Amino acid sequence: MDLKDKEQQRRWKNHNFCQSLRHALTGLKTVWLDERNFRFDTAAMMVAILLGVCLKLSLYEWLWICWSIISVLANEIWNTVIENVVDLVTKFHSDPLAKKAKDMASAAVLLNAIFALLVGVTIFGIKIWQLFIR
Ligand SMILES: Nc1ncnc2c1ncn2[C@@H]1O[C@H](COP(=O)(O)OP(=O)(O)OP(=O)(O)O)[C@@H](O)[C@H]1O
Repeated sequence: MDLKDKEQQRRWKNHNFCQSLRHALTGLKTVWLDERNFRFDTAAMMVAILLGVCLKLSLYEWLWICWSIISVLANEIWNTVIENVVDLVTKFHSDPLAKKAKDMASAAVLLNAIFALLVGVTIFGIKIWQLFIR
C-alpha cells in the first residue's frame, strides 16, 4: 500500500461513534431500498411482534422471537454484502466461483429462515393451541 492509498484510507475512516452510527444507518436504508427480501422480512417481523403482543408472550418467548427476527435480518444483510462484493469483483461477468459464493450466501439465509419458521411455529402454535383448549 503506497502513501496515496494510506491517505485515502485515513480519509474514509470513521472518526467517532456518531459517524460510525450514521454510516451503519445509511447501510440499513440502502438495504431497505435495494432488497425486496429485506422488506418482506421486515414486514414478517412486524406481524410477529404484533402477534406476540396480542398473545402476551413471556420474556423467554420474546427472546427466542427477537433472536430469530434479528438473525434473519442480519443474515439477509450479509447475503446482500456478498452479492455486492461478488458483483464488484466479477463486474457482472459469469464465473463459477461467483455462483458458488452467491448460492452459499443464499443457503445461509435459507437455513436461518427455516430456523425462524420453526421457532415461530413452535412458540405461536403453542400459544394459540392453549387459547383453544382453555
Ligand atoms: N457472476 C455470476 N456468475 C455466475 N452465476 C451468477 C453470477 N451472479 C449471479 N449468479 C447466479 O444467479 C443467482 C442469483 O444472483 P443475484 O445476484 O441475482 O441474486 P439475487 O437474485 O439478488 O439473490 P437473493 O434472492 O438471494 O437476493 C445466484 O445465486 C447465482 O446462482
